[in-house]
Amino acid sequence: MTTTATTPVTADADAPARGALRALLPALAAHRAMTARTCAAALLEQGSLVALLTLAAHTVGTAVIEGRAPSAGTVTTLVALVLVRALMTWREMDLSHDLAYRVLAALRVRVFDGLARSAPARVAGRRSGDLAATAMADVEALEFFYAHTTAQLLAAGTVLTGGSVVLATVEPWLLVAVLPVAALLAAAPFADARARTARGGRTRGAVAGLSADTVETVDGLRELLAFGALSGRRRELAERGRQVGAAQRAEATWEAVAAAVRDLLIVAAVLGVVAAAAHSVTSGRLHGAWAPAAMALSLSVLGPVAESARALSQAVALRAAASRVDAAVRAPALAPPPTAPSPLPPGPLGVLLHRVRFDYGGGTVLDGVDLTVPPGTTLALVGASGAGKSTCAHLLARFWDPSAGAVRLLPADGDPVDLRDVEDTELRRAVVLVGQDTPLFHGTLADNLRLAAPGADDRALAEAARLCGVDRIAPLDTLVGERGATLSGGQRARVALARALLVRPRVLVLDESTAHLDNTGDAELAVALRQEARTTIVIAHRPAAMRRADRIAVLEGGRITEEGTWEELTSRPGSALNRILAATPC
Ligand SMILES: Nc1ncnc2c1ncn2[C@@H]1O[C@H](COP(=O)(O)OP(=O)(O)OP(=O)(O)O)[C@@H](O)[C@H]1O
Repeated sequence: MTTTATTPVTADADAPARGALRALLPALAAHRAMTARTCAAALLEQGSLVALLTLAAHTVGTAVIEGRAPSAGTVTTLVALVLVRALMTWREMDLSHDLAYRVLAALRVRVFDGLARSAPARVAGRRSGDLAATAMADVEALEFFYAHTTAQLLAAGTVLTGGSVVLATVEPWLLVAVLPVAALLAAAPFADARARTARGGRTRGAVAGLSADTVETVDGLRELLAFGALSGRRRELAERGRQVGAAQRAEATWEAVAAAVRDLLIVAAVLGVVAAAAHSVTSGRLHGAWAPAAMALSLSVLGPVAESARALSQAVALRAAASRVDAAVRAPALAPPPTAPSPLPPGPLGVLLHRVRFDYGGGTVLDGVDLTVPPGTTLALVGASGAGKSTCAHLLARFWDPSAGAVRLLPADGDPVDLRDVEDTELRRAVVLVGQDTPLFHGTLADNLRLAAPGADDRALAEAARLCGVDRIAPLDTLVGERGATLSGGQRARVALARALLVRPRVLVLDESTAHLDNTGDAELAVALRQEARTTIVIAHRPAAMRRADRIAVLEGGRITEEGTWEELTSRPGSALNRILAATPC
């Protein structure tokens, strides 16, 4: 019983979804109280300025026209408004950034969860730097959206509405001068939204490309140096940097044009307001002493609208980043969790592949694989390069699900259990895959061994290390460097195997795990593996490893074409195994 967990809803960076920014809003739901406080602070910040400017203008108006000095109450109110404005400017910035950083922290975890759900199948086709750009740069770019748009837009809308009601009551002509400009300011960011989104998309794409190239260059520095290819790579990186610069410059140029247009609209509003006020005073509808206050109110409600228009125009350019983040967050699980998990029975487990078909979206790789590995036995899976052996291993670890057929665990007693029905944690304890190039993590040897079994005690750790010869590499508290860079390939293989043994899996899948070891090391590890009864599937090119297995299965043309013991298959002239052995370099 399986289910598809989520559905992808967004497009890639080249075609950001129209609703990409809206899709960011639900992230605020987890911080409702803080969002409300931020909105309230933004409203008080903007409202206090409008009130301050209006009251100050009124004070000046009555002083000049009527010769009345401001009362103590007016002066106190003005001082109070100045203090409120200053306090709320600080509070709004503090709260909005706090809110944004909390949302971004949660978003980074959700992006990571999305990558984990897709890994390694979907991420296999993407570049690490591109993924890093989504997880870091794209998420970081959204800080602007969360810190500078949502609360400010709501506050600006409220201030404009409140101001409009007052203006409509005092002098409707002032409202006529203000509202069209406010509408144009609000609409301006969307006037060229498509082009703005595309420009933002080009910047995000260029940044992701630069990130991908940089990560790949750092990873491959040794090879680039060895082949004298550093200067070529340097040129490519410089070109990438130039592309990022050009994309950012195009955005900045158009942003400057938008700023000039906003300024023009504000100037038009000032002229309109002055004309409307003059008309109202001369026609006797507005007392001259009130005219400065009415003009100040008209223009000050436009301030937050203009500021929000600037923020919105920048936010529209973030659609591409929002799309990339949203796509990562909503990535559907390629191996969805079971809706009704079946517990695995205790005791040894074998493996059963039943008519398994699989492709990576291109040609068929596995075309009806039938294979049974009884509990407690060792099977060597053999085949030419590209035959699909690793694909079988990945299906056994449930990195992918087969497109047809089933992969099942086979208890000694009882019904086989489909991998799709096993809860992930239980599956990870039962089946462990060790690959050829298992990367280690920055930390000590012991940290790396404990990765799969954090609760393992020191005795178990020492035993696994001893069995696989890890204790002969260095003391277990030795740092191994990033990806285990301070160890040799063979030493890394020993750590990877010891790590797997520490889990005490019931099914162990070894995908050319000892390829980096010499023959002695390979034989040594084979002895270590025999210490416990378990089902083992070995993908191997070495005849010695094939020979040690109870049975050998040959994978050819997407199917198992031959199965038997070493003696049976090698004694058969023209057998597939003999052909493979003949083609294997000594
Ligand atoms: N992530 C992937 N995306 C697309 N195609 C893939 C992917 N991984 C493997 N393939 C293709 O699937 C086929 C089987 O690959 P697989 O790695 O399973 O072969 P293999 O038998 O393990 O080979 P080798 O002995 O060289 O490791 C190959 O043609 C390979 O190019």
